[in-house]
Amino acid sequence: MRRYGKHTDEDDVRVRPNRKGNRPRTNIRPKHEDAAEGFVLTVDRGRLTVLVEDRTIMAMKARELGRKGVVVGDRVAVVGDLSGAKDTLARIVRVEERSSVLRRTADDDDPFERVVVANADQLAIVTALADPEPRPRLIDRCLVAAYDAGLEPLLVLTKSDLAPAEKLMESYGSLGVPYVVTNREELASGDAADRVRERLTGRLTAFVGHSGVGKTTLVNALVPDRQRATGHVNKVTGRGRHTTTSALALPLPDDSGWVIDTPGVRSFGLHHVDPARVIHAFPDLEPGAENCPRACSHDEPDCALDEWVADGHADPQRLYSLRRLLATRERREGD
Ligand SMILES: Nc1nc2c(ncn2[C@@H]2O[C@H](COP(=O)(O)OP(=O)(O)OP(=O)(O)O)[C@@H](O)[C@H]2O)c(=O)[nH]1
Ligand SMILES: [Zn+2]
Repeated sequence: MRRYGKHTDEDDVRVRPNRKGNRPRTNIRPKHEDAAEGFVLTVDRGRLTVLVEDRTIMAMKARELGRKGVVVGDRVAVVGDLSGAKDTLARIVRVEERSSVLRRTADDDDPFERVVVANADQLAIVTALADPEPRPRLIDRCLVAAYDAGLEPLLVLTKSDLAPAEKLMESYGSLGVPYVVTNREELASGDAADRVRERLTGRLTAFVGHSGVGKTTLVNALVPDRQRATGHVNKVTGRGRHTTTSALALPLPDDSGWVIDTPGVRSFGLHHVDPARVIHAFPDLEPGAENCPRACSHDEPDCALDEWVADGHADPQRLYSLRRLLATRERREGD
């Protein structure tokens, strides 16, 4: 897994050698050695629902965390009342290092980055084949976000009873993105869920999709316990129906992985995306970029990739696909 040092918002803690004996100079608080491990299931206006062993508890950030964000998927250390009893509130004193960070910018013109999900390994991009019509640019933008974050993308194409998948998949062939196709009949029989679940085993998968594509229907099929799982969260948060303003982590049956349902996305702001991280998902092209000018956009006259491909080192179609993806960083009307 790559680490994106300069992009993480992890506090950079360095332990300085201490010349004068054993007492550390800093006034760092005791390390909360008694803290329990927790996993953040959802966040609602500063209140976090955290799984500790098999209990769901409410917690808030300890003041010592400062402005550091805590998001769904985070592994945290919690102290205080961990009983999960009504009206109790534990404190999150530490956020463990993240293996990945899925971000979005609220808008391309708004450079403020929001972390959507921590520690995911896969991004399931749910798209209907019809009703609503697929939006290839939105798919491409989600792919860029996945590659930038170091997540493996998975295309989930729903409603194949309404339109075939072949035409849409033509433009993804050279990207080699894995995909699953589902339809109404297979949803009813359970085959759709089985097929998608095969791709989720042992992983933490964030699901994104435009409203109406069938994401909720699919997640409900994947997590038959959803009612119970969300009901449990509701009981703890004291709210009625779970409002999908935050992502929500749901366990797959038999501890076989996690699904993170996210609120319907209309777009994925890509202001934060670094072409150098995206090209990492193209190992066949990456060595060709070594001779690029500094901070090459890979879509400029001096880009070394043209020569690399012309010399037969890689398939021109791959370079075309990379450039198509990178171009989606520029927002167009309708995105
Ligand atoms: N024909 C067809 N309809 C489907 C399929 N999957 C879901 N639907 C329908 O599509 C509609 C939207 O499904 P939802 O699961 O609510 O979609 P969503 O993506 O969660 O949308 P939001 O809840 O708005 O975020 C519903 O009427 C579903 O019954 C499918 O495979 N085929
Ligand atoms: Zn270049």
